[in-house]
Amino acid sequence: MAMECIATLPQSFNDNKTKLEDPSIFDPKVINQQLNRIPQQFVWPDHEKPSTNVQPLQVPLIDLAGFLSGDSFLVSEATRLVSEAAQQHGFFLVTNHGVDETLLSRAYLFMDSFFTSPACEKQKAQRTWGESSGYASSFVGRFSSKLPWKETLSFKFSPEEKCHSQTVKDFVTKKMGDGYEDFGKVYQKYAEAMNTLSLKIMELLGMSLGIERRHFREFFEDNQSILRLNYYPQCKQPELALGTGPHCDPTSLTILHQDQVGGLQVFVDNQWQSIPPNPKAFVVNIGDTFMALTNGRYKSCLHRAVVNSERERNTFAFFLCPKGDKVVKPPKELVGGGMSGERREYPDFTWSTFLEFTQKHYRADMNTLEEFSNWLKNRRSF
Ligand SMILES: C=C1C[C@]23C[C@H]1CC[C@H]2[C@]1(C)CCC[C@@](C)(C(=O)O)[C@H]1[C@@H]3C(=O)O
Ligand SMILES: O=C(O)CCC(=O)C(=O)O
Ligand SMILES: [Fe+2]
Repeated sequence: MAMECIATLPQSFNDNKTKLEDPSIFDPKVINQQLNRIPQQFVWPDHEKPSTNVQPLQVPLIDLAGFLSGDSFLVSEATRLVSEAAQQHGFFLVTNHGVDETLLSRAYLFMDSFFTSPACEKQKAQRTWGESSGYASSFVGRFSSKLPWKETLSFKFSPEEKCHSQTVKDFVTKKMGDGYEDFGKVYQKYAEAMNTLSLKIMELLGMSLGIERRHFREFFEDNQSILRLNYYPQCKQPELALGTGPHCDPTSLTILHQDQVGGLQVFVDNQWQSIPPNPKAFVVNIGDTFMALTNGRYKSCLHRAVVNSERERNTFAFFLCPKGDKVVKPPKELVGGGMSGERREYPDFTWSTFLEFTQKHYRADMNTLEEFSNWLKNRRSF
């Protein structure tokens, strides 16, 4: 990849008075090299600052190959563990997942080469307002405070047979140009592997809920998902910052792979608890949209990412999302078996409307689905 420019902070930045209007001038790595303390925009309020002495959360490790083998004991064990975890905090690990290790290591290599490129190289894929794909550096220009200490590169993904194009590879080629062919191929393949894995997990979730195994698999066959690369640079004052702020994922299912650094935390039993790295496993969590699809039975939980002063951290998050125009509503079996009187917890909605809400109207946090439901009701009452 051509590397002909170096990003530096404008002199005026050092007096810390420069308004960070232009998203292209902010690069946390450059800031770390040139300033002794982090800019105020990255300092989180006291009640949201990282806590010390965070203990690990016990999440079940699901053997996916065992579940898919059809062995009755392994199937019942997998569905039991998933059901318990999903009703409590929505997080579980999957191993024996079938994702190629070489693909995973190439994905990390290309990620490192991208995020260590000069800012002007990364800005070829600059994310624009309201869009969910592209490169973003700390969301400068999108938010004015509580900025996350991270850079992200996000791709839209749809299974090829539906749109006859390789959405991830095509995006990279269009935005980054020559020299990025292999880069585009790796993330196209990674997204396809995540698509395959997520549909297997949807079968597991369907069985764990006691409904048709194929119900949610078919609902998500023609998904329009998001693959996001999270790059968390070292931070000189990690006790003041957050890599990703506290939130519930608005999406349906998140399949996350994290490197060996650690930093993912989940808010369970009224305290932050860590999910330690396990290179052989993917971290899977229920999102708001799937919580609505189960009428609230499975939980979308609050989580965040903390940073550190020693090492940068890399994670891949694949956000499974239904086709934008599909109506999100729970199957009748999950609304009290269709008996009258069982309350619907959330209104019908489409993912495209919910996504637009998070991109144009509301910064996703722990109340996104509730705020979205209210916004929908107000909008529909006019
Ligand atoms: C639909 C999405 C919005 C975010 C990316 C996906 C799922 C997670 C969301 C997010 C990570 C929640 C925390 C705030 C956010 C702004 C972020 O820190 O990146 C959210 C993403 C986004 O709006 O870009
Ligand atoms: O990177 C992590 O550890 C978590 C990121 C996350 O929660 C997200 O991108 O939604
Ligand atoms: Fe998340």
